[in-house]
Amino acid sequence: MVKICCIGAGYVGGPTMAVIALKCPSVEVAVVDISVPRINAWNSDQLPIYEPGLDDVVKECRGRNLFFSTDVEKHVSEADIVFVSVNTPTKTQGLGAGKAADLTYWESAARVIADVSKSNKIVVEKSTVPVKTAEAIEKILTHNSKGIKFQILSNPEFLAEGTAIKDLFNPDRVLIGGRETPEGQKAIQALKDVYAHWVPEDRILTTNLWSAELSKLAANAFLAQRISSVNAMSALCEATGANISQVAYAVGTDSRIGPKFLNGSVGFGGSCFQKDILNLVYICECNGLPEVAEYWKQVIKINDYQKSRFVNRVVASMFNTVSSKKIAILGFAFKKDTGDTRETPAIDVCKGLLGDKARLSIYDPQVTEDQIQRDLTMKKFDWDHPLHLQPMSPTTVKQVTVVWDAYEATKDAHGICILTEWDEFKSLDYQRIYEGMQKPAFVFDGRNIVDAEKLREIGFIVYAIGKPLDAWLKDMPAIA
Ligand SMILES: NC(=O)c1ccc[n+]([C@@H]2O[C@H](COP(=O)([O-])OP(=O)(O)OC[C@H]3O[C@@H](n4cnc5c(N)ncnc54)[C@H](O)[C@@H]3O)[C@@H](O)[C@H]2O)c1
Ligand SMILES: O=c1ccn([C@@H]2O[C@H](COP(=O)(O)OP(=O)(O)O[C@H]3O[C@H](CO)[C@@H](O)[C@H](O)[C@H]3O)[C@@H](O)[C@H]2O)c(=O)[nH]1
Repeated sequence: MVKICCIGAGYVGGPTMAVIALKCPSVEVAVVDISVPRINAWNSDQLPIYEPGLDDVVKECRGRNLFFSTDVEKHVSEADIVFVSVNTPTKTQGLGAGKAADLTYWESAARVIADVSKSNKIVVEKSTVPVKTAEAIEKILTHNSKGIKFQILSNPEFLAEGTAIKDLFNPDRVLIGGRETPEGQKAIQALKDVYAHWVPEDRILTTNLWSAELSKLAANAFLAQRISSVNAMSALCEATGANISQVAYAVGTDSRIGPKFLNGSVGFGGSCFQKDILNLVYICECNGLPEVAEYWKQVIKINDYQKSRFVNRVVASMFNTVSSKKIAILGFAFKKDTGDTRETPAIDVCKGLLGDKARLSIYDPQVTEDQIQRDLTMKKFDWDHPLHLQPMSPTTVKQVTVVWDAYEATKDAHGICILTEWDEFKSLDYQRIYEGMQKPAFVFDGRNIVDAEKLREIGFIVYAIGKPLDAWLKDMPAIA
């Protein structure tokens, strides 16, 4: 029986290994982590992450051929294939701070593999890493002087949160990069055999190591660039009376461009896009390509601009001050169908409004008060470290309350900011909400999910990203 071990039981390691276990009953899969609470949660009824469909997959395999454990050494030493799916945060200190990937966790995982291995192994990079990481890892592994042979493969993950199980069941492609030697090709084939249990052969792409590593960064850069492109257009739409949904539709019907991933928004969030582009920018700079670095940096600059533009719209619309005004925040997760708040645009928007002394009442169906308070007090990039190494939240932001109901959040509020596209926000009773609010009552739709015309009929003043402006907003001072 092939034995797989995955180091890192997070958003990627957990779901990916659960699906491998489901689809390959003949393979034994152990997912290991240094975080005791995380492993305890994987072994309980309350899984550590919310992902549609995940519960069913885990329930079917756990205890059969899927195991979660903190005994990293035992499972690594027994495995034929070791996936490494640990955090690769942005460095906060020293060389490359604010841009380069921090490979501390990766390196410590590699050292454990080197130390405890007693047989040959295939080591698979699942984490998103800088190009050429495989070379560094190879050096750590082959310096063990025990005569054990390691083959390194790059097998980046392309799943998106909220649709992880769907993406894993039916991936656009699985990418495997390896050495162009007979041993490298043999290792590629061994990993291909695992995926071939459910992924059609023509969707399993094989490349050299560096192409696989770079393709992951490139794919995220292209995706994020689409959002920044559409968001840049949304600002121009507001200035000209064009409608971003109509423009995106017209542009996306060109088959060379395609209709997906063109939704104007308050900005992209999530643990990957910003981190991976910063990483790409750093790699370009290190390779003497400042123009290329500058090009990709612009994707992040537009994203930051979009978030601050949104805050400015809110403040400018409400007579240039939100001091002591209650603002309801509907949605805090970085997208719907996840409880993940890493780099969510809600953090920047909330911080911007708090900077103008607003009082915030936040509701998200999947995010806890503790998480929101931690996010609003945590330093940039601290979120991307293993849970037990993250700072606790000793101070709470007093102007913030977190409630478990959208009606409660909006009661007596002056304005509502919709920051996550949760389906339930589309069908709220906005008439009831309007009646309970201060007047004039504002809705700022950062996700373009409400029917602005209907809300205007009720009496709301509505701002929606990239849509023709309400007469009220047109008269407000110019914003940047
Ligand atoms: N989240 C996503 O949607 C996504 C998608 C594709 C790729 N990625 C990449 O996958 C990697 C993991 O991302 P994630 O979202 O799963 O992170 P995560 O923080 O959810 O999980 C990482 C886990 O690794 C554990 N860990 C760290 N060092 C360890 C060690 N030495 N030994 C054992 N366990 C260790 C941590 O405790 C943590 O539970 C990152 O490189 C990320 O960029 C993420
Ligand atoms: O048209 C769009 C599409 C997305 N978003 C936002 O972009 C962010 C990222 O969304 P999405 O890409 O769906 O989620 P992630 O889980 O961050 O997945 C991305 O990042 C992962 C980690 O690397 C990759 O594996 C995935 O392929 C890639 O889509 C979210 O804030 C979305 O709200 C928009 O604003 N407009």
